[in-house]
Amino acid sequence: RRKTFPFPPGPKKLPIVGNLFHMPKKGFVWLEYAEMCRRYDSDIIHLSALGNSIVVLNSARAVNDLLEKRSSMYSSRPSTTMLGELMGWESGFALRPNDDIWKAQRKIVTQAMPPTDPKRFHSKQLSGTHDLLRALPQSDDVMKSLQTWAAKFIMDITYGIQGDEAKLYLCTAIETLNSIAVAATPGAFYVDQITILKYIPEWFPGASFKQKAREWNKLRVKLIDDPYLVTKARLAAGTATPSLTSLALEEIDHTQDVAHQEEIIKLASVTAYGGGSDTTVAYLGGFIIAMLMNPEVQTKAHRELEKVLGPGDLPSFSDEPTLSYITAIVREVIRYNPVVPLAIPHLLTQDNIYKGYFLPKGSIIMPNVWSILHNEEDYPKPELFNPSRFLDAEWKLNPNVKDPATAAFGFGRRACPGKHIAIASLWITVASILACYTIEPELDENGKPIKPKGEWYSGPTLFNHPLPFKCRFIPRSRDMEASLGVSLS
Ligand code: HEM
Repeated sequence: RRKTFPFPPGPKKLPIVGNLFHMPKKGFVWLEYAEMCRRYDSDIIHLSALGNSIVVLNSARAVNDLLEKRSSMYSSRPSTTMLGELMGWESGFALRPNDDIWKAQRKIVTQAMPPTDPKRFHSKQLSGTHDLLRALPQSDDVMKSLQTWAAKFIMDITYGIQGDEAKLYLCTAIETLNSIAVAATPGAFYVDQITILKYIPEWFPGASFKQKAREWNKLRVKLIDDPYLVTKARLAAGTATPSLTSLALEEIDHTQDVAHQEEIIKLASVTAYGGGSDTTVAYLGGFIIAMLMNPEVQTKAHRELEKVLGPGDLPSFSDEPTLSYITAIVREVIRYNPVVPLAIPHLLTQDNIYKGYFLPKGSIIMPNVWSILHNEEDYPKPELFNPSRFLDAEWKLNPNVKDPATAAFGFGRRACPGKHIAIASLWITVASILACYTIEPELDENGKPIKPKGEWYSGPTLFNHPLPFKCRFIPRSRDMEASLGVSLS
């Protein structure tokens, strides 16, 4: 088949190393892939690196044709040595190949968070958001505060562990999430390219990655076990608040192997915990930066909120249909700087032909979410942050403009199972921050506003996130203080 059908276009391959030296190594890699696709005038390109076949899909059409319509063969995951094998994350379902354990873990999450019951976690989302509102004015480093808050808030949704008690697990959780971010960075560890290195002993010069992997694996195991055991004990005592883990434990079939089912629940819970934390943080950071850079958007949002809410009222989920501009801001934040811009790579499990091109079994498939969400046809002037693009002349959501969530949360059988809960969390948080505060730039020593830079991490990463920044949250009314029960100034 390879003789009859060529590979998709791409840079010329060198003997043995293939395109190793053409692979984007730094900067925003999704932009480099988009540029490569422009250069070869194709929405599908092929590269190879040390024998690995890599296919980049740069349009909604190609992604839909392959990852959605041919999902059965495009939905596995490539193996990763450092993160998956040595640190142990391949046992969790985000990095697992398509097997029965992946299916069982995924089912646990989709049953606990079904899109058909969006209200299930509303009260937790609301109280988590109010905690954040209280914390923001004290924040010196917005991204750090968001990360601490999310680690706590998602602990409640995943395990039902709340308030100060969640602090017991925060250190492990944050260290674990940071270790994932480091290990998932392309090129961070040679062992991902030269897998044979995984066999060298820890004491061997240059093998410090093995020690790191061992320590990070320990953290993973601690994060899997500790909160899980608390939830299990609470459920037995009848004191558990509903959470992903408690709901799954209630569904255990006692006529089957209980230990096996518990293992699946533990892995599903910790994977959901990992999947939901830093992604939400990066989008909220992106939202705050967007408000600093586009004050006119913030003013419009304040006007809409004033029309709908009474003085001192905080938004609730029931306000969503009347707060179209807030929904439009959330959509634009999701579109403008997608936080997982190449999704999580998929693996093709059979040889396949597409548009006359040969795509070999074992190819790593990278959907370029950023390109899809910055495509001029769907989103004219995509480089502008413009929430109004989602509204019609009557200020209602325009159904003809594609909701960016259709791409930002991935595709086919691997699409994010936390999508609905994540969008709801973003919506209530964005609405509440804007209802409560005006977000303003930090002041310099002379009391003058410092022009916000709005910088995003530009090192090699598959996870797009803002760099640390400072800003001020100015309370909009004293009535809010009464609603939240604290002094915000
Ligand atoms: C704004 C927040 C979030 C974003 C942007 C996001 C985005 C994504 C993306 C792009 C993928 C890869 C899909 C693919 O491979 O095609 C994914 C997978 C996943 N997400 Fe999310 N996610 C978010 C929140 C959450 C939440 C709250 C959970 C908790 C349940 C979650 C759990 C997962 C899991 C477990 C996977 C792996 C699914 C699989 O491989 O079968 N995510 N997410």
